[in-house]
Amino acid sequence: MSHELLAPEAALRLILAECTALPAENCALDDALGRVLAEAVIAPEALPPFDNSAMDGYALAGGSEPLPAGSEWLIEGEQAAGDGASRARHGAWEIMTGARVPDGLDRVIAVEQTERLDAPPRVRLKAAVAAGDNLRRAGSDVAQGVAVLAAGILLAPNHLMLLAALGVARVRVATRPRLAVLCTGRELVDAAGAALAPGQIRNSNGPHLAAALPRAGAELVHRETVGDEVEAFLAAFARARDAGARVVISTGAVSMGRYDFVPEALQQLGATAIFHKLAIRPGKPLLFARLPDGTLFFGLPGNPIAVAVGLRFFVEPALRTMLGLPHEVPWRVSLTADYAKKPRLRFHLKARVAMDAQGGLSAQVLEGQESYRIRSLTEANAWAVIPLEANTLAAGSLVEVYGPSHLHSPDFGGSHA
Ligand SMILES: Nc1nc2c(c(=O)[nH]1)N[C@H]1C(S)=C(S)[C@@H](COP(=O)(O)OP(=O)(O)OC[C@H]3O[C@@H](n4cnc5c(N)ncnc54)[C@H](O)[C@@H]3O)O[C@H]1N2
Ligand code: MOO
Repeated sequence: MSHELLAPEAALRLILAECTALPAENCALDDALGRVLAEAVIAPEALPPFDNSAMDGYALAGGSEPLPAGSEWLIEGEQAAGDGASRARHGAWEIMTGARVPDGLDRVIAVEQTERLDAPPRVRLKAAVAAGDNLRRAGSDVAQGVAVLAAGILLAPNHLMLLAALGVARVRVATRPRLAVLCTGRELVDAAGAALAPGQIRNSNGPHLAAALPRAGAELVHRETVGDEVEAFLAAFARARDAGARVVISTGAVSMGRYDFVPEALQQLGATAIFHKLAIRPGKPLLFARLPDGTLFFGLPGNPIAVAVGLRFFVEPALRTMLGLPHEVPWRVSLTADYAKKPRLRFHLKARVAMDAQGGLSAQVLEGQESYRIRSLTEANAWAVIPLEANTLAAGSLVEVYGPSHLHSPDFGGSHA
């Protein structure tokens, strides 16, 4: 048997070569959170839409010289937020924050810098006020017709604030890749409350993938647990495709065991195996294939951390390409302690990134790296990736660090220290 395993970088290139950006679709603003913008947004309106006051006070007109402190102005009208257009003659207008400035006026003085006088109603300035003071000009935030958001942006609440302010009702977003998850193994029990018979375990990969995939930008269209038989797997696979899946992810049954039937099932489907087994830990037996109809297939090894690594480092990059997102750039963070590993495999380590008082980042490789250990994953906030050829790294060495998903950076809160 050859010991030359495919390098993970080469595997990723093979995966990405099979992926193309999905077409754009319309999306109402209310549904747009977390979607990827497929086309730049051009501002349909100016923001603010009209000149308005930044203060509660008095709007006035004048020339290029400031109106001096001590000058008095007759009060000609009042303008509150929501009032329509009005035209000033020459006096002062009492004005509220956000109110449209009456035509002909060009500055605002805050109410606390004025004194109100009666008979006739007038205002005395306690400070000078220059042209443009306390005015928010139409279009000063966003001019009508300019590009405000670029394609490829992941829409966050801040973006929705801007789009709502501009009156954008729908946006063009990347269609979410439709995925199905098939968990294999007759040892698996799905019902959380059910008693375990001897030899049974609970299905944890299914809930993990079902939670992680939507957060990674995918739409989960089908999820099923099957035993160790090819026929049951093929039937589940057919249901996944009927549900519209263009990517099918399975867990388990890709290694060397007697019941590791996934490669055989794929053969029966007429699939082209693109690779099987990578120079990585965990997750070495990962399998990637393409079906005759173009459906992509990831066979993730069954160990829970092998599933997490397969998702994070191979499925998520594929999702990025389908969503039209650029390749991810990892952080580079120094290790808190020496680290030693075998060469010839790239390691993906559960890690905890912390920030010190000076803002410096460090990455601690957590105890319990074995691929069956789930608990340490919950203590991790990041993945540290140690290259294939490395064997020993001294404390302080920079390593590549990836967030918990391609759309989420490490969260420093909730420290377990
Ligand atoms: N002789 C060899 N044995 C194994 C090798 C090898 O190279 N030679 N590789 C090991 C590695 S590495 C991995 S990873 C696993 C992958 O095996 P499979 O993909 O065939 O997965 P299974 O055998 O079905 O399961 C492995 C393990 O994970 C548990 N599991 C499976 N599904 C779930 C689930 N949905 N939720 C929770 N846990 C699950 C399963 O019970 C097993 O304990 O193979 C090694 N063996
Ligand atoms: O590489 Mo496997 O994922 O260790 O258990």
